[in-house]
Amino acid sequence: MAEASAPPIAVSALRRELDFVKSLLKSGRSIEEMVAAANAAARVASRASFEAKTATQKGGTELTIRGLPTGPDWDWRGLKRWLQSRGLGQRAIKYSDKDPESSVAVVRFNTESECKAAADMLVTAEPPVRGSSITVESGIAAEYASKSKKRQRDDDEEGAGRGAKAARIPDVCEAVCPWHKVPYGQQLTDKHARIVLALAGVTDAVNHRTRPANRPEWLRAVLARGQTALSTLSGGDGGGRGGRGGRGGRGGRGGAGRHGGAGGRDGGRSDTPADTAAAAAAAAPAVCCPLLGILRSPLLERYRNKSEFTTGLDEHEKPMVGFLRGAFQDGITCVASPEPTRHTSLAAVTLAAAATTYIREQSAFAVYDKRNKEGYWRLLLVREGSRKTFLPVPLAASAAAAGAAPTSLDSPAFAALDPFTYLVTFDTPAAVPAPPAPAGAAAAPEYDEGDLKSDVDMKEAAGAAAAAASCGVEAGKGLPVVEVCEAELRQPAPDEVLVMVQVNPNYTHALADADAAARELRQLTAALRAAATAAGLPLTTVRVQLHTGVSNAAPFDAPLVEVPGEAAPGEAAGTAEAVAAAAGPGFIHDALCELKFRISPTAFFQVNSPATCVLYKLVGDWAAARPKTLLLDICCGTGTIGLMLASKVAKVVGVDNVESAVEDARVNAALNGIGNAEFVAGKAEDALQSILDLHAANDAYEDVVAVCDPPRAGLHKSVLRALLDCAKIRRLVFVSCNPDNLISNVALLCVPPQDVDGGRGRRGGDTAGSSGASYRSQYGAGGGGAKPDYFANGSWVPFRPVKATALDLFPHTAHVETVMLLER
Ligand SMILES: C[S@@+](CC[C@H](N)C(=O)[O-])C[C@H]1O[C@@H](n2cnc3c(N)ncnc32)[C@H](O)[C@@H]1O
Repeated sequence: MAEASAPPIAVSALRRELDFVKSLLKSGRSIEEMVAAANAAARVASRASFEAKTATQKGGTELTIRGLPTGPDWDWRGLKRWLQSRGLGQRAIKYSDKDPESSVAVVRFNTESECKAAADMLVTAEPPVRGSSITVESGIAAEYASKSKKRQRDDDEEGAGRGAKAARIPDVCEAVCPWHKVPYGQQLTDKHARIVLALAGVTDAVNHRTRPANRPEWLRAVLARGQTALSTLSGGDGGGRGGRGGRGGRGGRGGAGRHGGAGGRDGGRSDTPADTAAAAAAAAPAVCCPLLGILRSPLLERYRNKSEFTTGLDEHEKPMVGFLRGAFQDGITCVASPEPTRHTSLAAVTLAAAATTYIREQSAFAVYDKRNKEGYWRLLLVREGSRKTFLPVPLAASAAAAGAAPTSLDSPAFAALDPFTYLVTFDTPAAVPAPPAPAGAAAAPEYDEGDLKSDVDMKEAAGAAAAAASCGVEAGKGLPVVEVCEAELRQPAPDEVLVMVQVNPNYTHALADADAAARELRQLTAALRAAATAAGLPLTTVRVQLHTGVSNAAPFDAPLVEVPGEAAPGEAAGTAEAVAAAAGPGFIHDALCELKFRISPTAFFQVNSPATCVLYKLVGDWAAARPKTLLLDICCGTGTIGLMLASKVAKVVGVDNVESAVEDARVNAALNGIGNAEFVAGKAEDALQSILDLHAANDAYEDVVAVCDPPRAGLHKSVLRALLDCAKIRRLVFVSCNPDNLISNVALLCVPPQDVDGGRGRRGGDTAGSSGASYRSQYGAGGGGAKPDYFANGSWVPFRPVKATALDLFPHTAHVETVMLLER
């Protein structure tokens, strides 16, 4: 596949960023200190902004003028001449003359009275261009006020480089897949670098918490390597890689990114790939365990099997079903078509367009506006399921071993794939993961009794960690990707499509006329069905979600109903059977690896199915479960991970807080003929201890392996404590879609019990109080006040980080998945 061309890198901005990072590293400051310094700076900035606003309210000396001419022939000089022609002498002008499309300027006057007189005059003045109109506001325009000079300069440079406009609403791609123009290799390089930083963050967090005498072997080894890196840095290698001192590396990067992207649904973080890669490269962070590499997504284009569209108004104030072009909290309410986004499927684009046309041209009901909580149409969810699947191991071996039916491999594209080419590696031989074992050796013990009993062999881990961290790169250039296969799977056409329409039942007109509301839903559904038929899409299920909350994020138990009065062809209209037949079963099915899964509208299911197969394969390998293993699938969703591994273990117990997902999991066990899996509906923090009490003590299970796949917020501390207290759990596979919470969760699993609470506030030689407080707020251990102390009086053996791999489940966005193996 041809890649979109890369945006030119703002080299000088990058250099400044690097210098900044290096200066922090040279100062030997810890993450906590850096965070504290950044927070202090933010407080000063916030105070300044508050004072500026107060001054503006009082009168102030600045005016914002909007509606000025644009184009290369008009800049601050033109504005100055125009002001002078009206007898106004200003003190300074802020005007982004690097952006020929900017029509906003801020003018500062010497005194408040001059400013007020100028405002009075300008509101009635003839504009610089006849026929146009200008507006005058007191104070600094938000787009200038919110930016530091440096940030503005960087933005101007980047903007000039990309030909982008400053201070405008991002386009839909920037909002929801902000890396859409970044070459895929560079995306992977950055995500890899981000996980390097997260692993270094674990080192830092555990080290910060642990008294020197209690440091586990793995930490001592990692720190010893960190000292070497520091001496490299102090040796004056100014142009090369920096090093990290005894405290390990930096944690996940905070702060706003400069890459663009307004953090829409999938936008999230938007640091430039080069920024993160450069920071990782400059820091040579002390990773807590080897990062084996990053696995690419087999699919790059239109890979999502689920799309959630907002209903709102587009830039022309017309109804649109699509993506918000930024964050509502930034004041952005404009919705755009999803068509240009690289990750939305064609099926979803087709159905969003049909809904848009219906709401625009036929509906008498308004789109929902969360500012006044009025309007009916809120959200359109499209989910797709396919019977085809992706096998991330050598095809022949997998098919033979799994006895997979030929129908699951019926795409010629799959047969042509060399699965090894999906492995993206960097040129660090020791960091390259071993290729999958051949078919006959698939069960070769990566993990045996010896492993369980032996002491930690740090030599091997430290050697691999050193190799992983010493990816020989030049600062600022990023990690050299050796191989990224651009061979492209085509997204198979869906075999089942589910639509869920979310509406506001409290909309005035819906409350006043229930028949009209039912009619609207029937007509929208008919429009969706017609579009699906025309496009050859099997739209098998339609549901309506009734939701009255302010934001579209509905609770999982929000009422889900069938379309009132809809009748399936051949059914007698008006009967409940006709409605049920038309509405479909209420779920779809998707195939992952060799299993089939039922998915309800609100149950979690990974959005990139081929990449998920790679993820689950890795989790399965690392779980190294055995016939007498009890496998815990914590945050199990529809039961995917546990069911994949069920045939290898004695029993699976899964837990998830979404009842419909747990119901799906139970059905999925039956669908796949699995009889040794049990699923519990409830919060893990409420249910896990009872699950362990009930099952883990059973002598039938020789060991307990836990797989944790929490939501972005991470695991509750009581879950971590329960895992630590269960001595039978000696192997834990942690799957995380949020590197920041990976750090905090894993750190708590790795700190010795005598330190997780007692070490609070202790840090060598610095402001122990504040760093302790910052640790407590981040990691929560032993918090003060009335909060329960989840880690008190422990005598557990802490886990040690063994290895990690990053996976790209979300191409063109900043999100990245990590799998980490912990043992004890
Ligand atoms: C990242 S998903 C993983 C799901 C599943 N492992 C999979 O791969 O499909 C996280 C899951 O955690 C569940 N969840 C969120 N908070 C939870 C809690 N407090 N206790 C248990 N499950 C929770 C969500 O419902 C969701 O299914």
